[in-house]
Amino acid sequence: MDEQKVLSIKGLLDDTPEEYLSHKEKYENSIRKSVLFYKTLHSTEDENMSVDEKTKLNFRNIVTSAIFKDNSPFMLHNSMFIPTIMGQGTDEQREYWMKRAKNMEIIGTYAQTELGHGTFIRGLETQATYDPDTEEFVLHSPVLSSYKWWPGGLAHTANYCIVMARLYIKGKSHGIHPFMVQIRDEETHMPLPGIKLGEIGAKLGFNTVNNGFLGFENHRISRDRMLMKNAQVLKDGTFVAGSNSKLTYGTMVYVRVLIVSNMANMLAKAVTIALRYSAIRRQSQPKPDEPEPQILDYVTQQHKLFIAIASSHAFYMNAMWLWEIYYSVSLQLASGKLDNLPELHALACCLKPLSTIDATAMIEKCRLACGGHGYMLSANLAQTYGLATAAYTYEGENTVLLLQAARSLVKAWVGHVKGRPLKGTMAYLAGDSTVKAWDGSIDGIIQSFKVVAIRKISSVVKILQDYEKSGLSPEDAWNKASVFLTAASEAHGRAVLLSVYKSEMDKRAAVLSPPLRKVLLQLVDLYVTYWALEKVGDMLLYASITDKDVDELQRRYIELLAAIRPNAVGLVDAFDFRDEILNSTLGAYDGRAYERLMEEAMKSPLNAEPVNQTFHKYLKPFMRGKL
Ligand SMILES: CC/C=C\C/C=C\C/C=C\C/C=C\C/C=C\C/C=C\C=C\C(=O)SCCNC(=O)CCNC(=O)[C@H](O)C(C)(C)COP(=O)(O)OP(=O)(O)OC[C@H]1O[C@@H](n2cnc3c(N)ncnc32)[C@H](O)[C@@H]1OP(=O)(O)O
Ligand SMILES: Cc1cc2nc3c(=O)[nH]c(=O)nc-3n(C[C@H](O)[C@H](O)[C@H](O)COP(=O)(O)OP(=O)(O)OC[C@H]3O[C@@H](n4cnc5c(N)ncnc54)[C@H](O)[C@@H]3O)c2cc1C
Repeated sequence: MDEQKVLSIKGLLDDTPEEYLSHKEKYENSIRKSVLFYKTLHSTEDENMSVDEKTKLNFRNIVTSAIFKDNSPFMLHNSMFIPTIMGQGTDEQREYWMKRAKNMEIIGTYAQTELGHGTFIRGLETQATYDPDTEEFVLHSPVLSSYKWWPGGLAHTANYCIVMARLYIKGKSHGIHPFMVQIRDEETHMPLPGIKLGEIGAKLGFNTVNNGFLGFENHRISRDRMLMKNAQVLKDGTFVAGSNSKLTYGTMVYVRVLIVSNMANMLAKAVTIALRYSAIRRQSQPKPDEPEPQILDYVTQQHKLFIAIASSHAFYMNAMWLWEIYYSVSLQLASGKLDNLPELHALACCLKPLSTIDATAMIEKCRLACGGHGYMLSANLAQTYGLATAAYTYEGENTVLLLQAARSLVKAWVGHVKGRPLKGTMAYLAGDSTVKAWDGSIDGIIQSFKVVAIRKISSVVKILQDYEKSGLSPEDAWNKASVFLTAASEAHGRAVLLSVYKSEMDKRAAVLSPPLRKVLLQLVDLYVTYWALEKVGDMLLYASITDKDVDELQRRYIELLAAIRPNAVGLVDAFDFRDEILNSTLGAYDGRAYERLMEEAMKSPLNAEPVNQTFHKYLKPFMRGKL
């Protein structure tokens, strides 16, 4: 399905800007468009799709999110409800539920987070108590904090959801498991008996995603509604544990992988808007006898924006690489081979945080680079920021995920010191961590980032060990050292991002035309040089860079900005976003930003009349002292 067909759907695009709709109208409008969109698309992901097809699906997801300037109330149906059926259902359950879900006969969401718990899954309080007499589970929300809170589409859209609940059998807890629960009548859409539903209210963004709350009052579901691929409850109430309790966390790993490519797309959108605007905007007169220059010719503007282009490329390359790993680990899991799951989890726990941290910061920088017009909602930079910054929190809050990655890094390092071999993306930790002399080449700088990671990991392990020697419990030692544990994870994530971007580009370089290869490798060079300068403190401490080397790096960085400048507009045009997708007065291909700003301004309801009724009602009596 290409953009053209999607965008030609009659009525999909708005005549009234969403900004001027009420909270309720925004939701109703997004449902109208989601239905139009899905009627046309009518396809969702399945496990047999190729990596390329999956990325195209993610592209479609972006198309939808772009069209809505926010996200769709169907978002969770595609990105978590269906993947959970695929990953947690038995063959029979998949057979039955995938048909209904893929045909959009039902709309689902993923209800895990509760009012009282989001990060700590093992603390979730929603109960699923097995009743062997009726072969049913009784779902119950014992206290307010156990209400499901946040799931997208839960409030008024979904009629089914995956509920992550604590399984009790004969009074014994067996941990958190997924349950397929119908929450609304398929004919009337009324909440079923024993089910309380509602919307959680207005948010910074995601205001068309219909995030909701869900409470159960002893609501019964049949035994076959527990998704039993990884663990089972037999009719008599016998619990059969899965091979690894973390397999129930599988959907979250999948979405974390998806988020890395989502950040590539979001950042590409924002920098397309900001860079195109910077090409048409002229301001100031540094040379008295010359016209005002394009603001894109200010090096400070290039510094703000070109890294965003390179970062979008870097995230995309890393996302495709990570997706391949996810895909092969998923196949291994299907055959019961679990030993690569910890590495996948650790990688996702590094790349999801770093891509969301960088993308959020760089999208905001794109807005800031556009002056006042960047502050307009019609520029679509604020909304893009709102979507991106949510990913810092959802699918595993970034700090928590970086600490998860630190668990794996500490374990790998301690094992290495004891002589255990390191493997995969952590193999470099066994490398030489002493840098004799600074090597300013791209590969040399990437190697320095690996040395920084080795040194940060080894030093935080030493801190942990010293705390434990001093008598602290492992948990207290961990908490005390946690700032530097997250720093060690970030250093590892940086090393992975840089080396994968470089190696993936090297693989592709051979098939690129020389001019294209030159430009794309300039972006790799810019990315590596930018981060070496951003992390110059680490380089000075661990990678024996000298002040002379830093001076050289700075000059190289400035030269790279100048080299990229002639191709900058072409590089964002190459992202190939149509105007309707950018949905931005500043980013349109024709560069008519001023005309579009005025056109959008005139759509404000306030401009429908020259004098607003409040003049006669309030202002005039006020100004006449008669109020
Ligand atoms: C029309 C529109 C169509 C489509 C959509 C449009 C647009 C979308 C576009 C793109 C999609 C991209 C994104 C959007 C999709 C969704 C986002 C929207 C909604 C968001 C949803 C959510 O947020 S769902 C809820 C997410 N919640 C979390 O992630 C909770 C985070 N917490 C945890 O994961 C866990 O609590 C914990 C890992 C922090 C701790 O777990 P715990 O059980 O307590 O474990 P520990 O005791 O700490 O032990 C840790 C050991 O367990 C191993 N482990 C942990 N997790 C995993 C795992 N997942 N896999 C494997 N192993 C795991 C860990 O390695 C430790 O092992 P040790 O050996 O060290 O012991
Ligand atoms: C836009 C949006 C959409 C969402 N959609 C869904 C959805 O569809 N389905 C769903 O189930 N959930 C959804 N969520 C919820 C999301 O998954 C949670 O918000 C997230 O897991 C964080 O949990 P929390 O909000 O309870 O924050 P908490 O876990 O309470 O964290 C709050 C703060 O405490 C810190 N903290 C917590 N634990 C630790 C720790 N162990 N060590 C150090 N610091 C810690 C965190 O770093 C964070 O800074 C959504 C959230 C957002 C923002």
